[in-house]
Amino acid sequence: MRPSAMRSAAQLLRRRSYSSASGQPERKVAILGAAGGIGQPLALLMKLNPLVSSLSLYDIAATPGVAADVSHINSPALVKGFMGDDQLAEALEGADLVIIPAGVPRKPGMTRDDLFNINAGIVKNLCTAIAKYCPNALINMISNPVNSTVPIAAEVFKKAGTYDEKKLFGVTTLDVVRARTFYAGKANVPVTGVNVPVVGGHAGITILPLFSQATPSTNALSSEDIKALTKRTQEGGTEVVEAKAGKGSATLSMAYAGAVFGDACLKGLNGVPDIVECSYVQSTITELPFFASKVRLGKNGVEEVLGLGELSAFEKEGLESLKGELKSSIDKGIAFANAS
Ligand SMILES: NC(=O)C1=CN([C@@H]2O[C@H](COP(=O)(O)OP(=O)(O)OC[C@H]3O[C@@H](n4cnc5c(N)ncnc54)[C@H](O)[C@@H]3O)[C@@H](O)[C@H]2O)C=CC1
Ligand SMILES: O=C([O-])CC(=O)C(=O)O
Repeated sequence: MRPSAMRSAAQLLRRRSYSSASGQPERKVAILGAAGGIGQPLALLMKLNPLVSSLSLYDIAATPGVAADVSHINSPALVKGFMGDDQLAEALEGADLVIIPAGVPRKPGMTRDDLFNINAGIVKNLCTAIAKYCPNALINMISNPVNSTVPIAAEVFKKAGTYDEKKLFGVTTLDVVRARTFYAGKANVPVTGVNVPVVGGHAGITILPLFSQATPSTNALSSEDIKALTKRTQEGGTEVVEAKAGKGSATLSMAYAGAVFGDACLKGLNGVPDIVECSYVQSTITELPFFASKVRLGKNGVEEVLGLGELSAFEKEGLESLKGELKSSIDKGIAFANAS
């Protein structure tokens, strides 16, 4: 191609990838599991996000209705529904961000790991398609057990030769959302200004909120209060599962958390500086290959995995006691992905 022709092709590509209305880069977001309890309100929230220009709603059932409904909202994102295996390729092609809440939720008495047998296969198949149709997309994994589904995704991408550890995220934002809410309530401070890092993983004791680093700091909480807040954050999912009494797990708060994290990923992609969120990612900050911690997001996904900072004695103890369970969940995911 002549240099002038190459220049105009490059200009055309640049023009194509920028929305004329907002000056923001055009971004396609795909939600897999979009007709579910999380998927529907998440679709609504992503439709409201001005950074989204194209919203692709995929599920094995019911997406035409969800897509028709959400598409009537007068915000810029163009909504399309896709249903079934035959339409998965089109749902994914060109996606910048794929959010995955596909799979079964818990019922009372179950652990997240009890979902492994069904959800591991679902995640594996979806990630196989992602590797083929949008290998450069950022992945936000919501499907449980997150401690295992993220390692499964990594193995699938490695096998396909598309793995980029900067682009794979386990969504642990709901733990942060809960920790903020519970802390604000107990410390009696306005919740809007509260932040609490949550590290480790996303199940029971692997969820480790760092209340010693909570902002604004307070002297109002006793060590008993901190223990109770930690337990409530770790058991937040179970609290909802029990309250829903067989009708699923957290959906609305999860959709909110998923939308917050998805928005942060899009801002990072668009070059907005200093976007920091907690997420479960490939990590070297402990001896475990995957670990949730604060992560700086950027144009390629993870820009920097931030360290744990100073921990209280109680948090140090929590960190040591979560490692065994987290390691076995990671190993289980890796073994599953490589066995089948
Ligand atoms: N990471 C987190 O903090 C949280 C994770 N979750 C997890 O999110 C997942 C979804 O939960 P809900 O939306 O409440 O469940 P749900 O059952 O209401 O919805 C799941 C959706 O996935 C769809 N689905 C099943 N197989 C699929 C496939 N192969 N491809 C595409 N879609 C498929 C179903 O048709 C359904 O519409 C569960 O695994 C749950 O444990 C839930 C809350 C918080
Ligand atoms: O508890 C569950 O099964 C769903 C979940 O991950 C949460 O709400 O944190």
